[in-house]
Amino acid sequence: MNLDKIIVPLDVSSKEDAIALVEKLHQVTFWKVGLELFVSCGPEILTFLKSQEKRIFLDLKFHDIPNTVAGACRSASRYGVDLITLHATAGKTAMKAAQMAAEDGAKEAGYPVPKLIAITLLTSLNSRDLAFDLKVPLELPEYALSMALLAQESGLVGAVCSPQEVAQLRQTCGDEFLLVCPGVRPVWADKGDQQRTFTPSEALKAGANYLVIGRPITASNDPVKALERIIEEIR
Ligand SMILES: O=c1ccn([C@@H]2O[C@H](COP(=O)(O)O)[C@@H](O)[C@H]2O)c(=O)[nH]1
Repeated sequence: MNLDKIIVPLDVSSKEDAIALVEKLHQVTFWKVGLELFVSCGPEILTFLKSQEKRIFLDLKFHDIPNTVAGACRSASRYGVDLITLHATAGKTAMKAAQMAAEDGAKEAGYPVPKLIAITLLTSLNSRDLAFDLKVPLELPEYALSMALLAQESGLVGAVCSPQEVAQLRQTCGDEFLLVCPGVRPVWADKGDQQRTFTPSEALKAGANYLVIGRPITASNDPVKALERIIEEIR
């Protein structure tokens, strides 16, 4: 039950390393394929994960003009993936076009329509980055919420947010809105480049549907033990 809520990113640079990780953590049912692996080995990794009956989160964070984002979502939907990310800052027209294109792509390939979820604000950014580097004149929680609402108004079913904002997004966007949270760190794990973190149990209590937990598991000397420790802590 708790394992179903954990998505593990395959942040490795080769298909061989990815397969080795999937085999080592055979109990994990939901895997995330991001930029590093997809740029390195392309859709072959998706075919492998499908052959293992794993669920797939294709996290390529599309961000471009509407026609291009829609084309990318149409193509991605032909692989039978479960979740796809795009940036909310691509805008309403792009998100609406992406949703329609994903429906077309999945239909053409005979797969269920993947869930399109919008990046609100990367979990590696903090309030200072938002105000001083990105020059956004809103408080960080208000900005994250406004991006989630924009995604919802555009017809997307969910968003990616930091666990620190999840309670507010859950309250405003409702129970049906899918909230996927990276930036999750057990107390014993390094934060690395993640700035807005909660522990796994805090994130779930706040209302996250799924937790994306990578390096605390995959960079550990014993990934199986690290995963078991996290599941035990959530319990
Ligand atoms: O805002 C975001 C969006 C996506 N990610 C991705 O999640 C994982 C997190 O990995 P960790 O090793 O647990 O930090 C990674 O693949 C990111 O690309 C994110 O961190 N923040």
